[in-house]
Amino acid sequence: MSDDLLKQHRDAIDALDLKVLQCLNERAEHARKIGEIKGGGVIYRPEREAQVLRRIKDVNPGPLSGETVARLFREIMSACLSLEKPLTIAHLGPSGTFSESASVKHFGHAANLKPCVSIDEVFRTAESGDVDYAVVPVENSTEGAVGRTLDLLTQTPLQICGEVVLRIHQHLLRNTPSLEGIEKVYSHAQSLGQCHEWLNTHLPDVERVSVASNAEAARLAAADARFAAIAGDAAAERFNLTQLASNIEDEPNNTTRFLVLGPHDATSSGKDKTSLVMSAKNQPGAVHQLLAPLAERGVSMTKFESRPSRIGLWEYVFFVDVEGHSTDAHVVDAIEALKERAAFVKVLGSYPVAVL
Ligand SMILES: O=C(O)C(=O)C[C@]1(C(=O)O)C=C[C@@H](O)C=C1
Repeated sequence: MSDDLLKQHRDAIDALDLKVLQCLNERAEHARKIGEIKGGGVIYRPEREAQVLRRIKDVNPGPLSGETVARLFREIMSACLSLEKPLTIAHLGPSGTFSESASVKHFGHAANLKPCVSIDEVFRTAESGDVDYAVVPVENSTEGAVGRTLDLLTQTPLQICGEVVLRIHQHLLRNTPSLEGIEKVYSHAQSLGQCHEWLNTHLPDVERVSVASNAEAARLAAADARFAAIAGDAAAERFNLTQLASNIEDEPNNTTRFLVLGPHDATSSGKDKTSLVMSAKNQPGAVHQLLAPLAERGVSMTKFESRPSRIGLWEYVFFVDVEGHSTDAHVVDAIEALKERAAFVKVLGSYPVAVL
């Protein structure tokens, strides 16, 4: 390419950058005005954010991919929202966990993060109003449900207002670039489970030790060359560790789903989910009878999970996700019918299906 041609393209980029800059600030000005109209009301509007991101993906002509433009607009909205009111998000810490990555993926980099020591503390912090929203893991494609989150959901006054789906890549991390002489591998129990086969093949005789978080495992590995950790990119970066082996999760589509909790749920975005928890009366065929109103009204179930109720021996509660919003006529109808049949029903919230 000639120098002339290069200069022409760079001049064009310089001119476009000024336009982009002007558009960004005009957009931010509108967001600020919207903030004034909202007054002291709810600033974060998950349904509107989902609609903005879906539209951008739909109308995107390329060559940038839909995923890429959606990520860029995620950050633009994050910055615009912070002009209206900076948000603080509680998540399972310490810094470097997948919960932190999920929080950033959903709220963008302008949000302030508050790492908490346990899932219980994440709930407590959000319930006390110390933070605006919380992000908690709820299920992993390899390891299944996160029981503590499900248990706390049944009791909390918080509502689910969003979901985040995160691809989980696990790496073997150490502070020295060799697989020789590793005495222990630290990680969170879920992550050790996700890499079970890899560990059996590559480090069969090394002791596996579960700790409170992957970030804690990375911290231990950073402090002592005898130890390795299994953790993700964020922890590797934070503790400056070498990736001795990358993407060691047994299941190639290893994915964790997180819930966003807050004092309100979301209004309808046009493509939503509703989460419910209920218990069946203790009699034969009760679960089948309980769920029949959903099928009869054409409400699709996207998740069904049972959990001991912790009240009576061999009694269970059921976590059910359905397609649609709790204000959609057929969902309203189905919930009414469920209430007649179930011993207990709680609507945990309606929220947009994850876009990113
Ligand atoms: O539309 C709004 O309610 C806004 O506040 C604007 C905006 C945006 O930047 O598009 C910002 C924050 C909200 O969560 C949703 C959208």
